[in-house]
Amino acid sequence: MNSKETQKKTKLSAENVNFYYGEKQVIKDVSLSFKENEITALIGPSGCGKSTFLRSLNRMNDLIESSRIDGFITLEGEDINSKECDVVELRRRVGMVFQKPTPFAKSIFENVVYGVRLNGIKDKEELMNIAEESLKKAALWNEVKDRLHQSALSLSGGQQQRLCIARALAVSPEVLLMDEPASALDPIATEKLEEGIKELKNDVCIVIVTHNMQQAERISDKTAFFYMGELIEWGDTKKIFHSPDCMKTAQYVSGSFG
Ligand SMILES: Nc1ncnc2c1ncn2[C@@H]1O[C@H](COP(=O)(O)OP(=O)(O)OP(=O)(O)O)[C@@H](O)[C@H]1O
Repeated sequence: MNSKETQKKTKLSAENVNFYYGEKQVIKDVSLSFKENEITALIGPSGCGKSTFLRSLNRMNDLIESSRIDGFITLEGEDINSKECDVVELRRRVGMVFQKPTPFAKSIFENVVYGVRLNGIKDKEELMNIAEESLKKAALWNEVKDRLHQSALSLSGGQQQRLCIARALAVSPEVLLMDEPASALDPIATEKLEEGIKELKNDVCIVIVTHNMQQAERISDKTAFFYMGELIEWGDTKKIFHSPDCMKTAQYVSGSFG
């Protein structure tokens, strides 16, 4: 590890996390941490628990009845599952972008500033500045700057996904969780999205679930390989892809199964 890397602060950390849907355990004793200015890819075959683990990082699973988590997940050292944790504030600090774009049937501008308005900011100039900055970070500004008041639904799928990223960024999160954000996009839109994501790590810590091995290799600094609810191996992306410690990891990244 170089000295720059050791200086990076851990943002989010999971310690001995187990997760259950009813009786069924789908995450088994997972410990994993995420540093600022880093992109971590979560990979593994379908059903291994990547999305469940991702969603547990900002308590999106709270909404699922009969689900249960134990172990610790901390954001800058604070237990996110404690009674004292304000879930609304947690989700502001740990934002999420889903598999399919989820724009609201509102203008592009109103989509971006939606959460900002909910936080009580009303000043038009301030809202416009936030919208511009967020759209620039999401690599969408140049394509929409002349049509901010048109419907977000008029955008292409790739643009809608970048809009959702801008909306998530507008409330200044520290961590951004992404669940297969490019799965509904064509290769060109995917490339644009990936370029945007790579830039974002200057501002936020990113955790991304992807089925696309090339994508994981292209954009992430760290990769975590899950298999049947267990974290088999995690570390530098180069190592996971080219000289992993476990046979299972080598088989998965080379496409032998999954
Ligand atoms: N709401 C739910 N209720 C019950 N079981 C669930 C629920 N959501 C997921 N599961 C189960 O938990 C396990 C892990 O699912 P999860 O979606 O986290 O895996 P994944 O690795 O993200 O899969 P994929 O790559 O296919 O999206 C699977 O067996 C799945 O069927």
